[in-house]
Amino acid sequence: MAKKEKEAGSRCCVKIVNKKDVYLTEFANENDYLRLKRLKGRHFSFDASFPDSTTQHEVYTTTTAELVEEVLQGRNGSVFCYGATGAGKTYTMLGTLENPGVMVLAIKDLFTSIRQRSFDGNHVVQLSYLEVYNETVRDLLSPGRPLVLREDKQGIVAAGITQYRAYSTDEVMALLQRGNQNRTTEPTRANETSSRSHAILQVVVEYRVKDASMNIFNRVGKLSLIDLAGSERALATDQRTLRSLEGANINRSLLALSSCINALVEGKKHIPFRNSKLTQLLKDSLGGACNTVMIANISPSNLSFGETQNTLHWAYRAKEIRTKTSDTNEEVIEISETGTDQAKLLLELQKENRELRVQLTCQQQKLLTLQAQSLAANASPPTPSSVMSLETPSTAQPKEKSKHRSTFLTRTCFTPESKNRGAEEAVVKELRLIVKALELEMARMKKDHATQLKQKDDIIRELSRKNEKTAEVGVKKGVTRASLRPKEPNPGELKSPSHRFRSPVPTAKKRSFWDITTANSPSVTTLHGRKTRSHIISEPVAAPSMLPQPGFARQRPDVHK
Ligand SMILES: Nc1ncnc2c1ncn2[C@@H]1O[C@H](COP(=O)(O)OP(=O)(O)OP(=O)(O)O)[C@@H](O)[C@H]1O
Repeated sequence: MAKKEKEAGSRCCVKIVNKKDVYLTEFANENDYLRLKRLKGRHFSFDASFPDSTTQHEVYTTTTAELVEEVLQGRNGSVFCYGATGAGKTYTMLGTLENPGVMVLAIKDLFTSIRQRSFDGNHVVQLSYLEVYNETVRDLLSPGRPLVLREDKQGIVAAGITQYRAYSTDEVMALLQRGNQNRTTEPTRANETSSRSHAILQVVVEYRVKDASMNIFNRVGKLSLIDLAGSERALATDQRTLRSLEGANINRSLLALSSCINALVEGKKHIPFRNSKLTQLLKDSLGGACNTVMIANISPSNLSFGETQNTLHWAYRAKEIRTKTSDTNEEVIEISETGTDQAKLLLELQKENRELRVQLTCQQQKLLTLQAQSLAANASPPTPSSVMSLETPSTAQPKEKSKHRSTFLTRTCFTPESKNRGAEEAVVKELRLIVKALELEMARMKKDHATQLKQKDDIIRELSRKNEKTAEVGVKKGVTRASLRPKEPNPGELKSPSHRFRSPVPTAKKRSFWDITTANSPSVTTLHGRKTRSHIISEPVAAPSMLPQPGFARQRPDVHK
């Protein structure tokens, strides 16, 4: 129960039983004397329910720890917090210095597991952090123009979002702090640093390993951690203010979310993911192959009964959604098999190439032999043996060769002139023709071989280049921002968790984990006309908003005072 709620004299209307069941009690109106003792209630059952004594670590281990393990196995996971303004969504996801939340614990866990597995493969961790504010998507790590959503093979992606390659928990923490300072917040009646945007942290883990037979396995798992903006109602008197626009857009996204949940539960063919940016971004988490956890945050105060009932209703509905089972390992094998196929093909081509070269050498030898025999024929009258050898060219035996040669020498130098010159000339002519034809044939074969060899060489070169590219993918993909990384003796090495946090700066405001180092950094007062967390921290203690505040469902008039 929040301090304000206690001060307003609220009673606890929520009871958690068996770590699963939630009993919600609706007390009768104080002025309704006849029904004063009447109690109405509702019961909801969930996979897990947490009473207020639960630690952040228990919430993390029950809801998210398993997903982190699955992400390392190459499956996608999403965790999102849903609930009314001030119900504790940001506390659950980010937490405080003393009690870090799901995002922090998940990242810490992820890096611990990676460190333990680093001996058997390469891990690349990439990070992006965005917010959806007034139906525009913004990069929280390098704020600038709104981003456009587009759909590709990996699902819905924000085009041009900064992907940081992270090496340690510390680095991720620094990035999160920075991103969180850029997040749009406003003081509301229920929460001084109320998040006016939906924030999505995406961590992509790529794992690459070579097995014994030198096959390369590549697994990619994506973890999305989502802190939704609070649900609330815009009042009629507040219609033209920026706050009402924010509220309307937040409600629009959440309404779209509830429509998607309804459609998914009812098994409809068309799921209206395109109705809002938020549902577009959650498409994978809700309707795709993904392990998804929804954390519903509620206040135990009876003053928030309506909001609580609403939240529990949607969480109960969402429980029925069945996401597709993802078997990323099969995809991984597919990818690696392609790699193996290419490697096999490369080996086969190299072997074939070698054989072709041997063949070419043999043919060249034959050609030389023929040329020599042709010379012999020119210089001397043919003998039956020399004609025989011309008709059946072969890689002649050394013995035969020497025999031919001696015959040739003997005949050139010592044989007396033949009487039948006309017949000899005719034979020489014939032999010349044969030699010429053979030479032509050899030239053609040589040309063919050269072309084949060139083609094979090209294929081999292409395959080698592809293999090299595949090996480099992890390195080229990320934008490394070395300046963000603390200088370490060995930057690739993962740090121990004891280096994780920096000293807190005392603040009288909400002690969000992410606000801790803000006082040290130059404060950004506004960003595109919005207030951000850094703005709130640099201001003196915020006065309560003068704007009419959206109320909880059953607001008592004295609560405003
Ligand atoms: N379980 C908890 N234990 C201690 N404090 C909590 C807990 N949950 C919430 N709080 C405190 O309640 C206040 C409101 O919580 P938080 O900002 O997380 O709400 P929210 O649901 O994110 O609200 P909004 O939707 O407006 O952003 C914070 O000061 C937070 O520290």
